[in-house]
Amino acid sequence: MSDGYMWFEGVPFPTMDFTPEVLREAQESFAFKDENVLILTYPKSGTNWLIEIVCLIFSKGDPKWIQSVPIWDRSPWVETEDGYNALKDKEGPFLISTHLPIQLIPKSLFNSKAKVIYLIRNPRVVLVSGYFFWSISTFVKKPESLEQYFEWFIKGNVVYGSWFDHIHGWMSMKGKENFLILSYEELKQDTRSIVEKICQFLGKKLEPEELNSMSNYSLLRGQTLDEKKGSIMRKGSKKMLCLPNISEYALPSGDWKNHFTVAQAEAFDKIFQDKMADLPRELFPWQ
Ligand SMILES: Nc1ncnc2c1ncn2[C@@H]1O[C@H](COP(=O)(O)OS(=O)(=O)O)[C@@H](OP(=O)(O)O)[C@H]1O
Repeated sequence: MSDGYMWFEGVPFPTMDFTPEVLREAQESFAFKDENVLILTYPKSGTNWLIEIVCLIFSKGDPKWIQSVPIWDRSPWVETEDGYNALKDKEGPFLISTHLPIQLIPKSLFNSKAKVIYLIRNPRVVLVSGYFFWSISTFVKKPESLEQYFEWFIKGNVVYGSWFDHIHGWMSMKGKENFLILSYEELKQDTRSIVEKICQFLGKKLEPEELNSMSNYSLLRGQTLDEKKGSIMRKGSKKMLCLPNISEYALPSGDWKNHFTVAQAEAFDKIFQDKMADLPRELFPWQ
């Protein structure tokens, strides 16, 4: 913990709400059920957006659930102490969130038909988003500059480890019928079609106009983020908490260009090509 992370099996985690005991117990003992839906992302890839969409699909577009129950209770995190305790004895179909790399996910996932939605995002934007988010957090090692965070990110010395390893690990599930891969960029570009795709995957029917308002981490205000310096929504702030149409939440995907130097952009391109050369290009619609 002394370096600002809680390490487990070589992967850095936040220091709050994460313990090796819970991570180990979840990995060994948590029982995924066929009726569960797992929302899976690397941090800062649009998790909250996806959770709200899936919750709205489950509630047939009725916003009451998302407006009255905190997001972490609607879709608890299997790897956190609070989330794991909320999930372990829960019955019935329910949502679960995780950022875990494949080697740390509860092993029962691989013997269940639980549906998994893996949302990926341009790692350059993930990097910038993570830099701003962790800079205002009180529970993770704070980067001193984007330059420093860039180095950490490339080496995988950031919470949940390497983006490149996360993608490689989970892409081994590609092609399984209970594994849906989506990108933030597609979701932003054509929200309606992607929401329909999610409905189809989940076997749910929802009229697009049933989608109404959303909520997010506004309840955490003042506890874990220094909100004088920023919020989970870097750009949209409060406006994003209650917009009537999901697609209006989307952020400019080229934002990373405002933060990378030319040299960083070139270096990242090269690293991306080297590390991801074995995966089909069409998986990465931002490239
Ligand atoms: N509703 C909605 N629509 C579009 N985009 C959204 C939405 N909610 C969150 N976001 C953007 O997602 C980024 C945060 O990612 P996560 O939700 O994965 O964060 S976390 O890892 O769970 O903390 C963060 O991206 P950046 O703005 O680029 O930092 C959020 O703005």
